[in-house]
Amino acid sequence: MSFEEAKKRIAALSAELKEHSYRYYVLAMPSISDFEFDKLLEELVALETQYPELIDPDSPTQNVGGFITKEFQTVKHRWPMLSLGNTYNEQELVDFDQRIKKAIGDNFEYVCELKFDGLSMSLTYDKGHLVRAVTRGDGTQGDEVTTNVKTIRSIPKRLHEGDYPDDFEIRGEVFMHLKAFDRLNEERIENGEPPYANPRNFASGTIKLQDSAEVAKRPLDSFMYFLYTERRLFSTHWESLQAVKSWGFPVNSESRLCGNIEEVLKFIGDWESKRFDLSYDIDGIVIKVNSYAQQEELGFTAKSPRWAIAYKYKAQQVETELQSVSYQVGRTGAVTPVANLKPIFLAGTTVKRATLHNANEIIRLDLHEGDWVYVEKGGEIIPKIISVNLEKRKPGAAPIKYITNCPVCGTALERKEGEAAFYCPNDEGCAPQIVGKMQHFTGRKVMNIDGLGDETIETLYEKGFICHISDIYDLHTKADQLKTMERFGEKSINNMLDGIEKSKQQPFEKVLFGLGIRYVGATVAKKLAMYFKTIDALMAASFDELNAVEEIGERIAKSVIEYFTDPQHRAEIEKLQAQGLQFTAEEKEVVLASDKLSGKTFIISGTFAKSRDELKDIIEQNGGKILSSISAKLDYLVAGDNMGPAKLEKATKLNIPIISDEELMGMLGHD
Ligand SMILES: NC(=O)c1ccc[n+]([C@@H]2O[C@H](COP(=O)([O-])OP(=O)(O)OC[C@H]3O[C@@H](n4cnc5c(N)ncnc54)[C@H](O)[C@@H]3O)[C@@H](O)[C@H]2O)c1
Ligand SMILES: [Zn+2]
Repeated sequence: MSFEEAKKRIAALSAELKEHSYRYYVLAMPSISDFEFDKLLEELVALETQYPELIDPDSPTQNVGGFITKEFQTVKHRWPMLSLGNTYNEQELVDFDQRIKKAIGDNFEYVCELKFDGLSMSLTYDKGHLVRAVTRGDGTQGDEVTTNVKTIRSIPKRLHEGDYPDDFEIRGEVFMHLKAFDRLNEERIENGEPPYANPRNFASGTIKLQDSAEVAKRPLDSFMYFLYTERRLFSTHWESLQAVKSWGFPVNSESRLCGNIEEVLKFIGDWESKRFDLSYDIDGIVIKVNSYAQQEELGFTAKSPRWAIAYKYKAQQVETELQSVSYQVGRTGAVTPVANLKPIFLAGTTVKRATLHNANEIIRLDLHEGDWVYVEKGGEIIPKIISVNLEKRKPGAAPIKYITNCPVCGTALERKEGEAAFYCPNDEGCAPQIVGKMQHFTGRKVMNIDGLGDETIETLYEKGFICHISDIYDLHTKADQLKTMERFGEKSINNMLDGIEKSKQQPFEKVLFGLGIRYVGATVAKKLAMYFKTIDALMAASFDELNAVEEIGERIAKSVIEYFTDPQHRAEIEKLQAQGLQFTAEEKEVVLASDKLSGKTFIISGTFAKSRDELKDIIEQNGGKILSSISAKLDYLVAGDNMGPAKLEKATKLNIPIISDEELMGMLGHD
């Protein structure tokens, strides 16, 4: 490549890498795999090595890739937070080992640690108290996210007595367990929000939220792996890990001390498959020279230490042919494109389909008919098309065009401003939406109707028996007709009708969840039912009234109003009420244990040794009342760990006594 060509390519690569870094670190929605990103970076390194005069101090090779944002206070790091050199192949590890030996001789050890796939966090402790948590940012300065980090259970807010220094900084990784990721992502899909591609992005998106209460609802975990003190306390990294563990920090127990590179390679080999048994994602192994004195001798490059390296596992990838794109319509009307692939074996399963998420994804991939595509599956994640092999594109192949009309009912699709998904607005006449809504309503987590499974609903819909939820409750009038149907025995019909009848006893919150109002998941439905008590009060609520309810934001408030504005929805609710479903929240009968708290009002906030529900019961059983928001009427705020700062501020302003759970028990004469 000529100098001029190299100059152009370097500029193009730099711009592309910066764009990807922005998507990765700031938006938490990357559009290429880490492997592809690292390949581009490697190409840039190679060009810059060939033409060192073209190295710009601003180049992605010279800087830690992250950003600081405007939403948080910017804090300068006392010790820069660097990146790690990385490699995907063992030969380069052997080369790394050779370089180290050349510099410091043969007498050294390595510490091998799992490379947790999350985001790094710097924590500052002052006399045993967590005083500051800062993201890596651009390496020199980061975002101060202390209140959000305080919601993470495994991170100690206050250390017990110990032999730690008054002032130190500790760094580690914040991440989300796969189970939590799956559950929360499912909730997002259910609520019509875009899912995150992997737990790393979810964790990173969570830490950057403005609302700590929302952060607290998304369980994050952490492992610590670096200690920084003004004066050196230990002579090796390994010792420091043992020490911080004894001070109460979460330290991963899989770390190993290795005597040589062969042991390191063995460790890496073992984890190549063992990593899939972990409850969280790792993307590789970090190898660190153990002795601090030797680390010092080796020093740093512009963006990473010379005494450490990350070995990254390649996500398993295969190439296959795109056979077609089909479109699924969900119960909310959201349309999801799906790629149908020539079946291929990948990471233990045969892959036939891959999600395309939305229309933007098809544009990003520039997908054409019959394209050969690279498919990747990391950990638990649904297979995803990473990119297209352009060399195999058939001449004259037409680009895949996103559909403009519903594939089922033909209605023109709509897209809401700021949303990536297209919707079929015909919710009263589009089969998958109608069936999907009824299936949602009768499902396990909602009305839990025995004897009325998803397939039965489909059949009953096709035969014209049911079209709305209320039709389900009219089925008993059609028992004779049902009995003439194939595959329906008398017993199964009776069983189903019994199940339907019983479901009328399900509480209001379940019915409300079952209606399928957008963004009203199980938790929100419960909140609304508890607060408004009756459907009439809820239907009459204004936007401001809804928005004022704890944890109900503008988006939910708007959606609720929109739902009840539709006369068809109101008519349906009237029918369901007449059929005897529950539209009033039950007042729980409480047998008072004492009246020691009678006339007193409480709010419980934060986390406690007991669950919040338990505390609530205790208060109510002793005559106290729980309020839903802080006002001058409140007598006590019972505060646990990780309470939202806004609440604390409000309570302090109003001079409301803040008590611990122990003090609450004290009021009852317990200790
Ligand atoms: N897909 C994309 O669009 C995109 C964009 C930008 C960056 N990336 C990826 O991010 C990487 C660069 O990010 P990076 O600088 O954070 O590097 P990195 O993630 O490869 O390695 C450094 C990080 O590893 C983490 N880590 C986990 N376990 C650790 C342990 N036991 N000890 C020490 N550190 C540990 C720390 O957070 C540390 O900051 C690239 O390699 C690329 O794969 C991808
Ligand atoms: Zn439709």
